[in-house]
Amino acid sequence: MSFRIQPTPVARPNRCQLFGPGSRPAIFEKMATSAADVINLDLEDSVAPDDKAEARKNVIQAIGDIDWGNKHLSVRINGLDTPYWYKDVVELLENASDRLDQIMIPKAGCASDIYAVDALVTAVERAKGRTKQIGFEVIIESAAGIAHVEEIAAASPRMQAMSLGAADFAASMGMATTGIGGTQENYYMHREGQKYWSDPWHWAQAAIVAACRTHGVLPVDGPFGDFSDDEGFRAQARRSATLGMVGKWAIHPKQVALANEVFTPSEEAVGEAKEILAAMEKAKAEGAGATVYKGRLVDIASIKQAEVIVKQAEMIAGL
Ligand SMILES: CC(C)(COP(=O)(O)OP(=O)(O)OC[C@H]1O[C@@H](n2cnc3c(N)ncnc32)[C@H](O)[C@@H]1OP(=O)(O)O)[C@@H](O)C(=O)NCCC(=O)NCCSC(=O)C[C@H](O)C(=O)O
Ligand SMILES: [Mg+2]
Repeated sequence: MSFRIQPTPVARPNRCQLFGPGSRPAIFEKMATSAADVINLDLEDSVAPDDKAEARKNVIQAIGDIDWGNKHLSVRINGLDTPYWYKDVVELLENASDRLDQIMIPKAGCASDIYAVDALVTAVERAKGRTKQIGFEVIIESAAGIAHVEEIAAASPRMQAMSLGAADFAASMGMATTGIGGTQENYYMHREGQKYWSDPWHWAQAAIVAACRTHGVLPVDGPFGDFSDDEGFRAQARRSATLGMVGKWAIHPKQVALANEVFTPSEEAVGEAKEILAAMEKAKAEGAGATVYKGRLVDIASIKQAEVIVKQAEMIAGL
């Protein structure tokens, strides 16, 4: 048990992050009017090398021109292993309006990656007199990223969120799959003639949640590639939510409602959480630290569990 209080992440909804290529400006308005909490305009892997410069221009213009409502507006820059990333940062921060909230750093491999982007962002912010500090979100999507996940979560006061990027992660780890998230055919246990599928993303997600919760960063589940498989998306998202993640990416607009559905606590869950809080209030008034609710133990830790659900519901209700 540490005497340090676990830091609280930024209090904003992050149930769904909708992605769109920066080279496809025709969909920007649709992204802005979607029900996603976070918009990720992409300069990285959904943009072909020849389109990088044009995509930057599109994104910079759209940040200022489009009404993004109360969405958290983020731009994914290119990785630090490319020749593009420094121009992404410099051109964005020199030219984009103050509506830009965040930069997403892909393929983060160590704390120094975040330090390097922080140094550049800080210099441009100062040079241009930008008073709104840009936040950072990172993607853990390599063997190095997951090996250094905790130092990455702690790398900068700008850090707000961290996602698992299943596609690049699988490639970097040498995983024998082309699937992006979800059940993998060959990842199963076998017993008495039956297959029982297991979750190959689980350990990485758990490591991300632990690093994020230790350092006050929002843990987010990344893409689910098969956007025709709603039930597969729901199952993956429900596992992520149960593990402590706050939201999930949408790589197609039809996934937005699915993510919002899973990461918005149900009325039933909120009602039960409130009943547990009430039961514990009564127990405390009677001098007890534990009581029985619906035939099961609830104690002081149950108050904290119930508060997670109630606070999440209150934040969403306040939108
Ligand atoms: C996947 C897509 C290429 C599909 O686009 P499209 O063929 O146009 O789809 P539909 O015809 O089904 O579109 C239906 C309508 O929705 C609009 N649309 C499409 N995409 C979006 C969007 N992202 N946001 C908002 N609106 C969108 C279409 O214009 C249609 O509208 P209408 O005609 O009015 O009905 C496309 O969805 C897409 O490009 N998705 C995002 C891809 C992306 O950004 N990828 C990067 C993130 S994933 C990743 O990088 C992996 C990760 O790093 C890792 O390693 O794991
Ligand atoms: Mg990736």
